[in-house]
Amino acid sequence: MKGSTETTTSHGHPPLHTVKVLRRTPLNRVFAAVYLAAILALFYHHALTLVSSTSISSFLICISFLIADIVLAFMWSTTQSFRMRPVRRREFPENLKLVLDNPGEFPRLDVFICTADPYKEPPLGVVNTALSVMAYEYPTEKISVYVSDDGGSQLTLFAFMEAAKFAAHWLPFCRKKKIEERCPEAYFRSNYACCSETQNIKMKYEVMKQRIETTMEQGKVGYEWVTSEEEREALSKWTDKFTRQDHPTVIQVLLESGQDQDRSGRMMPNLIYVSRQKSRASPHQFKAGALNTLLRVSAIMTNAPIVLTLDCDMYSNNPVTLQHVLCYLSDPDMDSKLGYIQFPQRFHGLNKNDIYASEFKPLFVTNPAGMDGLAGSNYVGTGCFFRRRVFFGAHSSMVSPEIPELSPGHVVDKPIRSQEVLALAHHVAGCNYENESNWGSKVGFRYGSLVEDYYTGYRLQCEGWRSRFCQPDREAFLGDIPISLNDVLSQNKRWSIGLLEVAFSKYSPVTFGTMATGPLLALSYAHYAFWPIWSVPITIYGFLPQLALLINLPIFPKVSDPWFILYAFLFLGAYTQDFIDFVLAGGTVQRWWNEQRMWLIRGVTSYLFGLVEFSFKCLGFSTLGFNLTSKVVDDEQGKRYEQGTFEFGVASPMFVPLTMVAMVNLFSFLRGIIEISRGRRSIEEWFIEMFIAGFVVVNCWPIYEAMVMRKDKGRIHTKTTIISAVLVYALYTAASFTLKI
Ligand SMILES: O=c1ccn([C@@H]2O[C@H](COP(=O)(O)OP(=O)(O)O[C@H]3O[C@H](CO)[C@@H](O)[C@H](O)[C@H]3O)[C@@H](O)[C@H]2O)c(=O)[nH]1
Ligand SMILES: [Mn+2]
Repeated sequence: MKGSTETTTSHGHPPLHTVKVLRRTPLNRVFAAVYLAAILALFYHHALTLVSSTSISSFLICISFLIADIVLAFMWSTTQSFRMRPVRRREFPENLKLVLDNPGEFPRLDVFICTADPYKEPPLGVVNTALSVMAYEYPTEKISVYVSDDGGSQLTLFAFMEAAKFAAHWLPFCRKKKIEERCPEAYFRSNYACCSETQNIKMKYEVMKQRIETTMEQGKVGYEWVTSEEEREALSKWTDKFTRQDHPTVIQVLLESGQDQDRSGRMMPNLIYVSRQKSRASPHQFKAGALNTLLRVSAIMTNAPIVLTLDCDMYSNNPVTLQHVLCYLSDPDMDSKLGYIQFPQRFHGLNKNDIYASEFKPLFVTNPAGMDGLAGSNYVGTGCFFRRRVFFGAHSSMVSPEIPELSPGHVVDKPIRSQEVLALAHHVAGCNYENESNWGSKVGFRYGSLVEDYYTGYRLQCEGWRSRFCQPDREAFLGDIPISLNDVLSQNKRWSIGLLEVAFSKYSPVTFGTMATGPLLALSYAHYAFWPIWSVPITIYGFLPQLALLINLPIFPKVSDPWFILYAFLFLGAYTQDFIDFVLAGGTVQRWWNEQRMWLIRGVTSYLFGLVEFSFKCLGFSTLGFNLTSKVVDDEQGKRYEQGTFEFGVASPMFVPLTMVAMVNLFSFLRGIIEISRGRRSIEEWFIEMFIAGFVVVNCWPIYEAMVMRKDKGRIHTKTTIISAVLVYALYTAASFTLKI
């Protein structure tokens, strides 16, 4: 139903959800046609200049800009897929009771939480993530939380032992007080109403926190807090031979629904700690491997039809999120190919103007809404509810797992602490279990890319599964963000490499995707797969016009030239549309400015390094791993972030091209100003070059500050500045020779 809201379902009851195509859709389409015409005109202009080029240098320059503009045009075409039919959905959980009469009918949920290193991902944070979902406003006995610990750490297990005890107080407290903020850390940080009960629970939280943190400081478990024989036995598995890369499976049932009760006498949810077996000899496939282990272990223990994947740096912010999901999954009219419901990745702790554009509004908000209007949003790794069935092949052709107990239809009829269940669970968590199986290729989360989330969602959509993008008014989940530029860019670099792995695989969205999902959705996936190639035009536009300015070689049309209008239109058109999209999605002007700045910065750092490292990997020079994003915050760093100051701090090689761009643009801009003011050059002739250089200089302001004005630890290392200066000089010399031929 285009342009209108669907109001009732065919069953005649009030709707569980509605969908509305955004009003700007027709305008988007018209603008796309106009912009396409402009792009074609630009290529015509390129062809003309290429044919009429008289020297090697002008030919080289033409070719460079042609390549840059081809990449830009390609990326532009991929973004159009997000603009053809963006939708906004709403759910009405209050109408759920019409289809689900009593709590007994509510489907069960298995939650998967991943963590991988207690020092980079403090266990207190992981525990908060788990507590926030255990406290869902939902029949507790229907919820099972599985924690995957790829760090294989006793410290994390200990933290969860404490959490299990605290949960017995926290869950009834949340229900009784009807609080919305069910992540304890977030709750106690907020402006909560103080009463003796709250004081009491806060004290209990503080005790837990202090024990977990002391254990972390000491680096080993303090046995004075270990109360039961069962706990002691579990911790004793950490022998001297136990290392992170080499250890047996540890599965510990911390809470069992049906056995353990909370303080008010209600059932507790299941809580299970899993550290899969690791051995240096078998690849563990990072997070995708961890999730597949949890898929199997949970199948043996509870086999819930709905699975939620959650990163340990993200907590539930809305206790009725699952009800929003059920508006789709319990709808009698549900599309049988509906596979997963994705919630946007939103973050807490962003500074006012979001200097690193960590919010990733286009990536996590606007684009998925566009894909949702086609066949469904991509999967972003966390905050996503799957139907378990989707992990076992296409809707029409199920791929059966090796043993019947793993099958999505299998009914578990034994308690989770029973010997048989535990033995089988250990077996399926073994590091050789997946050898010669379909896991990672046809079954479960897919292997082969560092962005297993993007890749898995894409492959599921290729199999015909659809998805929904769900944005309740109160954000469903909130995550942490990296707060130093190096962390931001390293994360981005990992994504870039992972995406290129898909782009250049046999499942490339351009070829395989177009056949499997149709051209529009394939374009969306291609947009991500080829994301890092933005570095090509950004780097070319970041250096070439400026070098031309320095060596006095005009390359763009003059202001009086009719082609000038085309350049102006292409630039202003793209920027204005981007701005409008950003603001309509609730962004502020400053945040948009920072978003476009970060796009430029990523262009010469993470995208570029990702592209280079990926090429090295293809040539067999290196192998690439999953470098975790650090979630630990240094106080001083935190303060600088709060104030909106860029954090360079470490001497990362990625800062070299960035500093070089800053220098080249500043020099050429100043040189241009001097020449023009002395009347040796005309602004009419040099306007585009001067505009580009000036635009970059304004964007680079924080870099100049960090290079020369700041004294704090977050400034740019002198080493980086010197290396960049030398390289800029070399580049200038090389350009003066080659471009003058
Ligand atoms: O060997 C590993 C490596 C990572 N993780 C977990 O994976 C999650 C994501 O890691 P993080 O360092 O936070 O990466 P981000 O770049 O912040 O994560 C984004 O990008 C990832 C893909 O690169 C997705 O998996 C995430 O869902 C998405 O939020 C964390 O919970 C980790 O504990 C593992 O369980 N095992
Ligand atoms: Mn993360």
